[in-house]
Amino acid sequence: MAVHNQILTAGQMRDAERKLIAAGISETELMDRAGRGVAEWIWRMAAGRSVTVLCGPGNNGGDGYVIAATLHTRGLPVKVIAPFAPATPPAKAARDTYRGPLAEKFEPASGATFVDCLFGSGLSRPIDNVLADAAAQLRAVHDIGVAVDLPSGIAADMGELLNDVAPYDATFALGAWKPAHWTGPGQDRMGKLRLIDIGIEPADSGTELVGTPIIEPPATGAHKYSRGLVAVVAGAMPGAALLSAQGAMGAGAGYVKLLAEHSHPAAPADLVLDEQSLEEALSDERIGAVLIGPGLGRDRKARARLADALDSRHRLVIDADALHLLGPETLATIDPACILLTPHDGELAALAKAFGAKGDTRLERARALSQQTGAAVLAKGCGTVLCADGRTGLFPPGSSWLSVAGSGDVLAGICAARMAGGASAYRAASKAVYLHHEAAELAGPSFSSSRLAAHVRRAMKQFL
Ligand SMILES: NC(=O)C1=CN([C@@H]2O[C@H](COP(=O)(O)OP(=O)(O)OC[C@H]3O[C@@H](n4cnc5c(N)ncnc54)[C@H](O)[C@@H]3O)[C@@H](O)[C@H]2O)[C@@H](O)CC1
Ligand SMILES: Nc1ncnc2c1ncn2[C@@H]1O[C@H](COP(=O)(O)OP(=O)(O)O)[C@@H](O)[C@H]1O
Ligand SMILES: [K+]
Repeated sequence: MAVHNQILTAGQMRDAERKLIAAGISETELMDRAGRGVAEWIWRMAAGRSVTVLCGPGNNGGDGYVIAATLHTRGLPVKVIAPFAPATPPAKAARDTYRGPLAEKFEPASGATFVDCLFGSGLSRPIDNVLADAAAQLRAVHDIGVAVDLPSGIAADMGELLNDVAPYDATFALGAWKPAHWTGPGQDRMGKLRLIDIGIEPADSGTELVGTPIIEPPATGAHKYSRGLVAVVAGAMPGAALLSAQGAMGAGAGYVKLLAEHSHPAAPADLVLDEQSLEEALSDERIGAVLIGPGLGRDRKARARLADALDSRHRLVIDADALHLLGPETLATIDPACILLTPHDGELAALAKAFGAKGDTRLERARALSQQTGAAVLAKGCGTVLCADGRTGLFPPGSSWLSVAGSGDVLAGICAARMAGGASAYRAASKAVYLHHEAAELAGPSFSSSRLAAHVRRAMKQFL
């Protein structure tokens, strides 16, 4: 059985492979499983038309020889281009099994399907430009592009693009997902993703592809406070907080209060406005979670409101403007287990700077920030990353229509609703991301953020 939610770095993958080898499964057998598994898919995709396989020097190239040999034996027109000699024993053995045409230099080759087996998880530096250009040209002259394990030029562990990489139609992950499949700038080059089972055992790598959540309906004896009271702190631009409040109402909160100095003309009747001083409003012990940041502003008043929220000792979702006001001193006396930070990349960069969290990619920065602060970090964007308590969660992609102003405000409100119900920040944020994605599917295409918020309620149905 393939382990569908396990995400392994290249190093963890090598360890997992060593375990199988120690248990008596040869490297050649593993390569065979990988190559044959992919060949099965390519056989269907090629539908009798020609296939060109580009093989590199390592085991990714070895997989390519197995794919080529399997398809050639079945009678498909196959050509291998191998600008390197195979350098590993299983790759050498695999090449010996291939009896079809093989070119040892790049040469023009057109055909229906191009299979990229140049480099996989062993890529350690940018590919030489001449080689990368030749691979891109091959990709361009074939109708279908298939990448084995990873498109060559994408780093497995963080998803950085080490070269310009053309988009593929499909990528076949071998044995287990790598982080690059689900986050990082290379993610949109993968096309459809499939996992090929080669017998890798389940193990806790600390990083998972977060699975579809289950949301419990309110218990029989539930009341509005047990379901969760969300307090949304409004600021300079109350419209943003209103979007968050609507997101929270749709995501199952029993009670949502807008803590604002005055009403907003667009506020729905069922949203309770609390006009007391913020300190007083936050002294309500029944509050399950406080959301602060959307539309807060960044001036002195905003800082004072953030200080009140931090002093309140409630569970906190901190988003948008409030993220720019945080620093090590502001969080010094707070229990970080109560906090979920929800930055987009710009906010993440500012936070990373403020807290000295190092990293070049969203994944590295989010992990470092969670480690430095002790808080849960939901680093959102295409390829959202969730980090808390040393764990990392990645997600299936959401609709690109989510790239609309206010969409993050809605997400923050959903997070607060799930946290107010008592879930850990990690679980609450996991559910929130799924709800946000599902609401986008239901509202799309080209929705406004208020339409998105209005669809959160219907999105719940998918997970009950
Ligand atoms: N680990 C496993 O459990 C399995 C791995 N398999 C395959 O093995 C691949 C990993 O194999 P390898 O570790 O041999 O790595 P690769 O085949 O990805 O290539 C690494 C080789 O290329 C060299 N290299 C790295 N970057 C280069 C660059 N920019 N320019 C030129 N040379 C470069 C390395 O020194 C090494 O010799 C996986 O992606 C997968 O396709 C499969 O055969 C199945 C089992
Ligand atoms: N291209 C994309 N694909 C998928 N999700 C996206 C994309 N762009 C943005 N999103 C999602 O939309 C939301 C945008 O949040 P944010 O940038 O904070 O917006 P705002 O500040 O306007 O509310 C995030 O949840 C993010 O993950
Ligand atoms: K590859």
